[in-house]
Amino acid sequence: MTSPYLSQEELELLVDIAKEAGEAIMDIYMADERGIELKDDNSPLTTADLASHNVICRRLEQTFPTTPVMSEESNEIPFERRSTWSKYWLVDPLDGTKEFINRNGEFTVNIALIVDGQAVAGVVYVPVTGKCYVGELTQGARVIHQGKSITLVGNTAGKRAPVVVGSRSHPSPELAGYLERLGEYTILPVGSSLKFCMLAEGKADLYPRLGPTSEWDTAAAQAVLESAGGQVVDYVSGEPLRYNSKESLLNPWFVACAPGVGPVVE
Ligand SMILES: Nc1ncnc2c1ncn2[C@@H]1O[C@H](COP(=O)(O)O)[C@@H](OP(=O)(O)O)[C@H]1O
Ligand SMILES: [Mg+2]
Repeated sequence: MTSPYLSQEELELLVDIAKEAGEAIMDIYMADERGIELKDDNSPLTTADLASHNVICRRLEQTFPTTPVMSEESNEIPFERRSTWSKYWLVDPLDGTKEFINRNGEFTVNIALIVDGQAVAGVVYVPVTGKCYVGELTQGARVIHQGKSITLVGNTAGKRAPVVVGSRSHPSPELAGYLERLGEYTILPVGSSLKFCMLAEGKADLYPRLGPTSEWDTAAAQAVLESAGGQVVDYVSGEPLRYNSKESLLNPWFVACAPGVGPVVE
């Protein structure tokens, strides 16, 4: 058997860190709802992003002092430095900022472990629902909700016309051509990395992202989806999405697919 990238205890710890970060976000989310005014340069969004970032970085650095952390909120780390990392944490402390502003609940806390450019473990936490998705490539994926842990294996309800998830707030004109090639389908707009988790959960089949994202937007959720048996591939080459291999932190266009569903690529 392949040796695990993280032990069960370490995965539990990651869940705990993501939940603490989610609580920090929710304190600000709820305070804003109660009408507490914050100045423009200290908007609830910026405050929530930073509060989550601070919790995650502090706790990861305490627990894994030799593993570097890169977060969306970190100062830029030159490629010549990070390209020497064989292992690091890649964090999006609050993914779905537009959904946070629009108060629709579709935002997430994302922590991924990258080893040799591959997302091998990840936690995606949804602060508003309390759902926590966890995946590690050698141990599978699960969702923890209200004290229950359910293994994620994709859709078990039988064949259906593909259910496609797409960005709620960043539409792509190229998506129309892709959808045409599918024939029959249903499309659901969803914010943030939740889209990958819905593929792992069997609630959707395909997530074509024919538009920009950054590496921290996808890493944790890719680990969850691939641990459940799904895949995330480059739209052009069909190769699995990888990390930290180039100066730019932007991902190529990609297609994420649920377990048992083939990608429809160019
Ligand atoms: N033009 C652009 N360039 C880079 N990333 C973009 C982008 N437009 C959207 N994104 C990324 O898409 C993420 C949101 O995904 P979605 O559209 O699926 O909800 C954003 O994450 P943040 O909300 O963390 O900024 C952002 O990083
Ligand atoms: Mg993001």
